[in-house]
Amino acid sequence: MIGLDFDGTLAPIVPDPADARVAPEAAAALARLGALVGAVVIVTGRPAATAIDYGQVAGGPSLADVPGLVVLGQYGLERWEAGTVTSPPPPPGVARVREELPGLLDRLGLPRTDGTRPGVAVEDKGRAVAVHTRRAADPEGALRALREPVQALAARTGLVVEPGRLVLELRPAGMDKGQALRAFLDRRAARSVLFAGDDLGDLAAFEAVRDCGLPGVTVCSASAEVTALAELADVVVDGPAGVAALLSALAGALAAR
Ligand SMILES: O=P(O)(O)OC[C@H]1O[C@H](O[C@H]2O[C@H](CO)[C@@H](O)[C@H](O)[C@H]2O)[C@H](O)[C@@H](O)[C@@H]1O
Repeated sequence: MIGLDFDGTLAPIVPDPADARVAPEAAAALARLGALVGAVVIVTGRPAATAIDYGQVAGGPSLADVPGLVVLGQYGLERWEAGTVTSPPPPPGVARVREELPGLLDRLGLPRTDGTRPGVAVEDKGRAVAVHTRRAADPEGALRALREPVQALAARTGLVVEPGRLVLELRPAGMDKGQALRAFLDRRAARSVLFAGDDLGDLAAFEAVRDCGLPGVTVCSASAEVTALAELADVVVDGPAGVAALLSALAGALAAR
């Protein structure tokens, strides 16, 4: 079974989250692998349908063309399979975050980007809300300023904070990429597993690979922004281009057996 994160692993990191797209080489390799392995699953913080939308490739296979693909979105709360999304209702805390976040950003003196001027950006994912600082004038400083107030907002609204690459997400507790991957492996009676990721949220999936009792490989899509995964991974490759090359080599090797 092959498991993959989306942003920073299949899709290169870009300033605006709405501009992220799967690398065409990765989609093409996955389309081959889908026919050669037991299952391909994407486990992502994105809504499952967003990963599919951003996985469209002009003139080549898109993610939706990967045979048997399953997408576990919103850290495992949502599932996309064969064009259908299943998803629980949003927790009530998300509506309160939506209401309170603009005031919090104003009090902290953090302007929002309008696409041209620098600022923070709010990404509303329906079942979670993310505050991005990549486009702020001082991305690290804005992230530091946000940490405590966002933690307090999460506590007030019954949510948890998921830290990532220049982003803090407020999302429901009770699910993470490790639990999502473990459940998927069990349901599919997987015989081996490879999981590739780039960010802190992928550490739980790395742990799942290590604890599941199957032959497993963890792959870090390396970046200068997050170094914790590289220290723990079995294989380290150079970002999404390295992941695509690895998937392509794997597809070639499996096809030649
Ligand atoms: O689990 P993932 O698939 O890795 O998703 C994690 C979050 O990724 C996205 O944000 C990251 O990618 C953006 C686009 O490259 C980048 O601008 C941002 O700085 C990164 O943090 C996404 O926007 C979030 O919703 C995901 O949860």
